Amino acid sequence: MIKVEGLSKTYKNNNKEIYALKNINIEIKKGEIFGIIGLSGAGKSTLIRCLNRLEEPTNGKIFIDGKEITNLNNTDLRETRKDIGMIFQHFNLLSSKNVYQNIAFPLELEGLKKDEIDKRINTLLEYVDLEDKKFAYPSQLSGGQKQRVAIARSLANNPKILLSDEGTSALDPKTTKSILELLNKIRKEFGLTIVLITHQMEVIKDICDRVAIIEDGEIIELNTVEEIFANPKTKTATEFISTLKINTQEEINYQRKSGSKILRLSFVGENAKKPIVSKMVKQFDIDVNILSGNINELISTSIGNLVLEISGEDNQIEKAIDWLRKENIRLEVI
Ligand SMILES: Nc1ncnc2c1ncn2[C@@H]1O[C@H](COP(=O)(O)OP(=O)(O)OP(=O)(O)O)[C@@H](O)[C@H]1O
Repeated sequence: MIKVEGLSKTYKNNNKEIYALKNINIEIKKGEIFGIIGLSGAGKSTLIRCLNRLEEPTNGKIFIDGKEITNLNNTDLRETRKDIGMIFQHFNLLSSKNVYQNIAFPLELEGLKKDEIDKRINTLLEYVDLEDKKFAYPSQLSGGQKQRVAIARSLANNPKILLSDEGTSALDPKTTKSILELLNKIRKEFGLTIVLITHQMEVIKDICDRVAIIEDGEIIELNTVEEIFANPKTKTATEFISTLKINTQEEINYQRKSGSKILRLSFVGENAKKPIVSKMVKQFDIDVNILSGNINELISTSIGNLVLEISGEDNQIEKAIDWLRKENIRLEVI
């Protein structure tokens, strides 16, 4: 649905060139929820804004549903943009217009008749659960309600793609969850492809199928969310994941018994259902102390993390570690 080839973006500031994006290559499938995560200044906004040419790429090509958009003239670009809805961190609603008028705006531009607009708006408001706010003004709505209006507006022209530029960053955790649930419903029911940028790993965990990690304008890691959580390759990915592992510090500071080893195990999908710990204790002459455990529910599967202290004779500990590896348990000796 979206193909980005060799995309670069350079800004000029006081005759100095700033490389915001360097040679980005991504392919995003139809119906996928694709996350882009990075720290402030990494290039996330520039990247997502290039996808609908709110920002003009310096180099490279972008294809939307097979059509190259990087060489379209303004008229064709306007037409293609109807396929791409967008939501923003600060909602971008017109404050002088009520909910109805905000959503009507793209429909009026399309030249729809009044009764068609009425019908479409009623359907959209029912979909985002805001029928009772039809004539409210943005200042009378909560952040979550404003984002629902913005989502309804972005869906007005039946787009194929929805871009979210930090769409949940201004919302509290509970409201964030409800907006993410709405986005997932939209993907499921309309088959929309969703690209979202965020600096919150929680958002990636809750809703994305795949994620790209961007740093200094480059993609440093790109994989399924499951794989990134189970086997992060870069320090940045590990740091983003660790923002979700509240117990990490206590584990490391734990006063370990002399001669014991502390292992962090991660179980993906089916492995999470096997009685690995009890089997290990039966087979090897070791003691096991559970220090912490958590389960991250991803959109496709769940990943369990378990931190164990194992003690006993050195050779028994080594054999137990070898056995875990043979059982395809991902493990790290901390
Ligand atoms: N219009 C501009 N003119 C000059 N430099 C810019 C412009 N927009 C962005 N940049 C620079 O490009 C780089 C990437 O910025 P971008 O806004 O894409 O990052 P980001 O990851 O979205 O950051 P944040 O999370 O803080 O919004 C930064 O170094 C930024 O200063």
